[in-house]
Amino acid sequence: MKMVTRIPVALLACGSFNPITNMHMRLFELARDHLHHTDKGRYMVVEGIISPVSDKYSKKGLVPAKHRVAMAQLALETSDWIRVDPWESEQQQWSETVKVLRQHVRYSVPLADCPAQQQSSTFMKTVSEREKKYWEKSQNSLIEKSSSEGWQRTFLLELKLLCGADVLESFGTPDLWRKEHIEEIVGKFGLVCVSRSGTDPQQFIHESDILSKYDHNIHLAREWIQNELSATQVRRALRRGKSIKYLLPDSVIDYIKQHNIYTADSEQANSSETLQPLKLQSTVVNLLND
Ligand SMILES: Nc1ncnc2c1ncn2[C@@H]1O[C@H](COP(=O)(O)OP(=O)(O)OP(=O)(O)O)[C@@H](O)[C@H]1O
Ligand SMILES: NC(=O)c1ccc[n+]([C@@H]2O[C@H](COP(=O)(O)O)[C@@H](O)[C@H]2O)c1
Ligand SMILES: [Zn+2]
Repeated sequence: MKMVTRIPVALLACGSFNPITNMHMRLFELARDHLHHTDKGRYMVVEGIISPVSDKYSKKGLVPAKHRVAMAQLALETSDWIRVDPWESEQQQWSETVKVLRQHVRYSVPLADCPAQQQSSTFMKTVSEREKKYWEKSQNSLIEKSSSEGWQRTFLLELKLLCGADVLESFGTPDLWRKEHIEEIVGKFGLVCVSRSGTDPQQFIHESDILSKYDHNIHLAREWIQNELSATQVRRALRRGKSIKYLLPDSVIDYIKQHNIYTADSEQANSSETLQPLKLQSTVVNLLND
């Protein structure tokens, strides 16, 4: 049997998910297809993680995280590889994205060597904290090891940030992202970016010194079936009593109706607030000027 040479990858998408839409889930499918066809199938995507932002992000119209997480859980019931992780949403403060990535670094163990074409995540298991510490001490990338549990090899999972091109281009918005965080995201973790109309990620990367330096770590997945669905449009349609069927799963639509989540009032949430990353940055600038 052919031995595994593929690098296991987990994809993590940050965002408001206010609410989750079918396009959010499409992002993962597009990214996985893209990575599986990159560099002769070098990568094997084993897990997708949706990490809804905390309420403290203070974005206009953001409804409580418990609802955004619940809707994502309902939407992902039909996926066998994408899950929602509430860790970020449960923090008392807004978390910078690089810190969310650091938090989710994972280690996986294939239960057996698998055929190159196998894409299921079912043969992977996440190793314990204790095992992780042991492996961390002993190596950096690929580990060969036999064990009493019957598995043969342990891999460090590569964790990559998954986003739409609007988020990539937001790297250029003054005071929104710290330079060293961008460098860590693209340099250490890696980025998978899905095209969005009105954006030109290739040009954006070309014009950025940091992004060009790490362009080997940035994967651009092209969506040929253009879909400009956004959560903003869904909330707008709801406020106007328009149908949102087929834009999000029925289970999510039922949840929204049952809890009457999106109203004219909910859209006013945080309307007098500054987005938390901008607030943090202005605090730093004020401290420096004092
Ligand atoms: N139609 C789309 N095409 C490509 N990427 C998308 C699309 N919709 C959302 N994304 C990506 O999904 C992630 C989560 O985004 P977010 O929660 O902001 O959703 P959104 O639909 O853009 O919502 P909003 O309209 O409130 O900004 C981001 O990386 C964003 O770029
Ligand atoms: N400096 C940072 O780490 C930083 C800045 C702005 C947005 N973000 C993240 O990007 C995502 C953007 O989401 P929205 O497009 O819904 O605003 C959120 O998860 C947010 O936490 C991170
Ligand atoms: Zn958005």
